[in-house]
Amino acid sequence: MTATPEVQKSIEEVYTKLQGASDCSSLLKKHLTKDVVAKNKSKKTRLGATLLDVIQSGGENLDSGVGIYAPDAESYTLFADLFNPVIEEYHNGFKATDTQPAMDLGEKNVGELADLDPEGKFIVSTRIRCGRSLQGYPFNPCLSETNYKMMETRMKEIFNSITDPELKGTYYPLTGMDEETKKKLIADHFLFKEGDRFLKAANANRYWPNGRGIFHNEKKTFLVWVNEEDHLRIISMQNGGNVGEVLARLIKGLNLVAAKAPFARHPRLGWLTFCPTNLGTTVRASVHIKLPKISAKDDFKKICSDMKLQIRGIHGEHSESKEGIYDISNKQRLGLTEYQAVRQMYDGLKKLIELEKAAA
Ligand SMILES: Nc1ncnc2c1ncn2[C@@H]1O[C@H](COP(=O)(O)OP(=O)(O)OP(=O)(O)O)[C@@H](O)[C@H]1O
Repeated sequence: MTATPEVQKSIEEVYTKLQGASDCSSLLKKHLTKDVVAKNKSKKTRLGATLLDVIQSGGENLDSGVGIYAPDAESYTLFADLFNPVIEEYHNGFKATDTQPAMDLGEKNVGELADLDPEGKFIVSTRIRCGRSLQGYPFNPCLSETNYKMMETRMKEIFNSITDPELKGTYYPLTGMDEETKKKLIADHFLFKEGDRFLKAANANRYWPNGRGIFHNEKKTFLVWVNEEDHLRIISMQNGGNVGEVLARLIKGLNLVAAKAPFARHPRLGWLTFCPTNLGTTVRASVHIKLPKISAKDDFKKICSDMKLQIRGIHGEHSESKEGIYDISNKQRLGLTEYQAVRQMYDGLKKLIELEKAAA
């Protein structure tokens, strides 16, 4: 199977557009070389995905940080000429010959994670999420409407079977959810945003809102997103800085779901996700934090990036910080264990709080 001449022409057009875009600094632009285009433009996965499916979001959104997505699991192998260097650069030097370590969520270590901010002076809230793909289904651009609905039905059955008093809750499909409820869930940081242009350009928003929804317990401290960017996003969050409590709840919830739904894992890349930035552990552990003194300094971004921390705005990726509150998380998700990913955030934040306390 080979890509049509039209698709190959579109791939070349994306390449030319990126090379001519002086304002673009995405990893796609850097690693989509003439040679990579020539070697890969005619390839097609067994499900029919091409290099165009991989690069079209970054081609349309020149402000992308990364710019590529995997339309199916095979893409990570078939288009390795592009994925491997992007993965290596994003995940702290994870090489094509490296392998994701076995899963270690840190069950035995949660006790080491004392509250980062017991006096409640800095941290507004803590959240740890991981992504999962259900075995047997491709990713967004290759999913049919029936696939989305079947996955949602399967997940509803699993949610209904949860009896743990802390975790049990209700699934709310996006279809039929009233605008007011939706807006409030998004504003309160519980639900994913709609109409993300990066995902739209990657063909990830088809048949919306069918098959999409959110499960949460009564306190909204354990949540599962269904069919947004990934098949599943499993989330634990609460106010304050008690990372240990948040992690313990995530582990409990993840184990419950995993016992009923087999997830797709790659022998080298770990848990599989739609975006290569989430491969491996898929863990993003974040706090919403106020650091008025050090965040005003010129070297704040550098201090964070030296500690492998990522800074986002208050409403998530591609949003701005408001009222001096930042979303700070681990950046690397591949090439370390789940516990180490959480620890990367934890140790870095401990240091940032010390610096804030010491700042004049
Ligand atoms: N520590 C936190 N406390 C409260 N809300 C949070 C925290 N971290 C992230 N959020 C909220 O979670 C929502 C999703 O954020 P965002 O999309 O950036 O991250 P994500 O779910 O990790 O996925 P992705 O990295 O794929 O974008 C946003 O509303 C964001 O404000």
